[in-house]
Formats: sequence, structure tokens, C-alpha cells
Amino acid sequence: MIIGCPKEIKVQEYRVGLTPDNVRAYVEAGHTVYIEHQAGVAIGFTDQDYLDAGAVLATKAELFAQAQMIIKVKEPIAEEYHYFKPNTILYTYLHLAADRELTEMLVAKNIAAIAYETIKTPQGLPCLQPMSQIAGRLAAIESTKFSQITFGGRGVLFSGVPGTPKGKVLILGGGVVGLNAAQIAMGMGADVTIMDVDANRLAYIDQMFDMRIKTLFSTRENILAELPTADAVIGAVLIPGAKAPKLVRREDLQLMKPGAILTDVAIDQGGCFETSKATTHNDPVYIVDGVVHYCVANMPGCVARTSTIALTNSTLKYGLELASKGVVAACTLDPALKAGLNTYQGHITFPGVAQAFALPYVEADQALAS
Ligand SMILES: NC(=O)C1=CN([C@@H]2O[C@H](COP(=O)(O)OP(=O)(O)OC[C@H]3O[C@@H](n4cnc5c(N)ncnc54)[C@H](O)[C@@H]3O)[C@@H](O)[C@H]2O)C=CC1
Ligand SMILES: CC(=O)C(=O)O
Ligand SMILES: [Mg+2]
Repeated sequence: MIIGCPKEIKVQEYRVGLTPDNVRAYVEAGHTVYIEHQAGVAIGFTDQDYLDAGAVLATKAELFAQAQMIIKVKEPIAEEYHYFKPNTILYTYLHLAADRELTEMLVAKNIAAIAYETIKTPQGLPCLQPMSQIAGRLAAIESTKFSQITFGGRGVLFSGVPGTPKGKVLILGGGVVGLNAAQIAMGMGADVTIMDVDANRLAYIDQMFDMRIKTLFSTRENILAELPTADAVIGAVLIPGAKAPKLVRREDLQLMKPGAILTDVAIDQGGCFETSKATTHNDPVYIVDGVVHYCVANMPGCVARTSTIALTNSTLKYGLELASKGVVAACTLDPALKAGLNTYQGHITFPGVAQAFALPYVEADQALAS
């Protein structure tokens, strides 16, 4: 198969869909790989590294014209739509339930779109997990940074020092993001509470932290009870493939301390705070009713080298399946990959996406057989 990997163009996004080692694996499997000039240079992967691995260097326009499958990191943004030719395979993060225009473009152009974030094994979401690990760890770091008064926060040091209160961190959602945020926040010495609707997950977290973390079932009442004392709230919920539930409403902000921070990691699925709107690494925070909001939708992009290696460790396996077998056989043979199929032949094949926009849904099996 002919594969194309363009340079990412989102603000401050330096990750790349394929490392030179990945290129070598595709080439050894008999595929041709086009890489955009300078696609990985910001994180130390030079054009020469890609050439040595067997890639062909190309412009964005050339590689989109040639490729049967595009491998990216982030969901395409409007400036990229015109490059897509009909019937291409697209393998990348998509977060379609939060992006109607992109969904419509993929449907209109019969793109076979496989979303990293909905590929699902019995163990979890293997291509979301590495970025969630990174975003969770960063969420604790960014929350502490923007709690500094010089960055607009309350002037709270999360660890405190002997004789002072610790910073209080409330984490909504105890999945991969939540657990990793808790590890770093606990490591910094903060007073951490974690909420989830999954009692088994809370039991696991309680054991993992040897009962040193407070766990609460996620209910409206419990959230309202915790907000007044929180210095930082980290939004880390996920209903896979669907829009995030709004757990903190605008009117709830008045309960919070001035200068407290809401860090909405779930912003890529629309955000779990009513007042969240996506921000970028160039301008990551804004203030609503005295509460700092951090809502960067591509958090791992700021540690792009670690993120690229972690991401491609997971995506390579499925990418090779797609390239070697084609979409129909690969998805039919591997249920994990079938769960990743969001659009195919003009149909929406992921229920959460169809529901988000009240558009027709066709089961992946049916679409693949058509
Ligand atoms: N902004 C960014 O750069 C990044 C964002 N993310 C996003 O972070 C979010 C979380 O991802 P993961 O931790 O991997 O998901 P996950 O599936 O591992 O965990 C989500 C957790 O939320 C819980 N949950 C669902 N509804 C809840 C509710 N009402 N209250 C409390 N908990 C609830 C689930 O039980 C689950 O334990 C996703 O939207 C993901 O796309 C991930 C990586 C980077
Ligand atoms: C998960 C995601 O969208 C990201 O890492 O940017
Ligand atoms: Mg996004």
C-alpha cells in the first residue's frame, strides 16, 4: 500500500504520525511511505533519518495525491480538508463527536476513517492510553503551574510546606488520565480526591494508593460538596466516542475559590465543564467568573518527542494490519480495529458520533459488507 504521513499543522503540534523506525517496518512489509519534508525535524527525526529508513520525501500535496492511507496524529483541521481525495484511508485521532464539520467531510468524501481513540481491546483503548498517560501527568503539572499567582492562579504550592495546608486537587474520572494525574499530584504531596462512576475502578485506585487517596462516587451532590475547597479540578471523564458529560456547570463556578483552576483534559470530546472552550499551547488559559480554565486539546504535543514514541509504539501494529490487509479484511479479522472505524463509504459507523449530530448510523459490519 502507498502510505502518506504529513507534517502536523495545529498550533504548537510537533508530534509526527510515523517515526523513522516505523517507516522501516512499513517498508520491510512491502509498503511505500511518503513523508512530508521536515515532518519530524522539531523532535529530532531528520529528513535524512527518514530517507535512511526507506521513506520518500514529498510535499503535502504530493503525498496526499499519492497515498492510499494517510497516517497522522491530530484530527484534520479545515485547512487540510481539501487535500483529501475520495476513498482514502485515514488513520489518526479524530474525536468526531466534538467536530461536525470534520464528520461531514469524511462522509462526503467516502473516507475510511479509523480513530485511534476508539480502537478497543478487552483491556481498554490501546491507542488512546499512551496519550492519556501523558496528558494525565501533564494535567497535574499544568495545574500546579497555573496555580502560581504569576500565571493568574491562587498562589498555592500543592505540596505546602510544614505548617501550611496542602493544595487540594479534585480529579473527575479515574481512568488512565485520572490515575496518571493522581500519581503526579500525590507525588507532589497534594491532597488528592478522585471521583468515578465505576466502583471497581475506585476500589482499584484505593488499593493502588494504599488508602492514601480519597475516593468518592461521582454524583452531582459529591461534586458540589468538593468544589468549594478545591484548588484544582482536573476533568478526566470519558464515555468512549461520545460527547463528554458536563459535570461542572457555569453556576457552580461561584462555589469555587477565586483563582482556583479547572483543567479540562476531556476537552477533545467537547469538555466536561460547561465553561470550557478549547485552547492552544500558545494561549492555554482564560478566566471565567474568577476561575482559571486550562483546556488545551493536544496536551501531549508539548512533550512531542516522548509523545510520538509512546503513540507510535501503540499505533504501528494496527497501521501495519490496515496497510497489509486493507480496511475490510483488517477490520473484519480484528475486532479492536473494527471498533476504531468511525466512517466508511459515506456512512457513520460509530454510534456515539451519529448520536452527537442526530445523523444516520450504520453498523460497521454492514458498511464493510456493502
Ligand atoms: N486534552 C488532551 O490533550 C488529551 C485528552 N484526552 C482525553 O481525556 C479523556 C479521558 O481519557 P482516559 O482517561 O483515557 O479515559 P478512560 O476511559 O481511561 O477513563 C475515563 C473514566 O471516566 C469515568 N467516567 C465516566 N463518566 C463519569 C462521570 N460522570 N463522573 C466521573 N467519572 C466518569 C469512567 O468510568 C472512566 O473510568 C478523554 O476524553 C480523552 O480523549 C486524552 C489524551 C490527551
Ligand atoms: C488524544 C489526543 O487527541 C491527543 O493526544 O492529542
Ligand atoms: Mg482535537
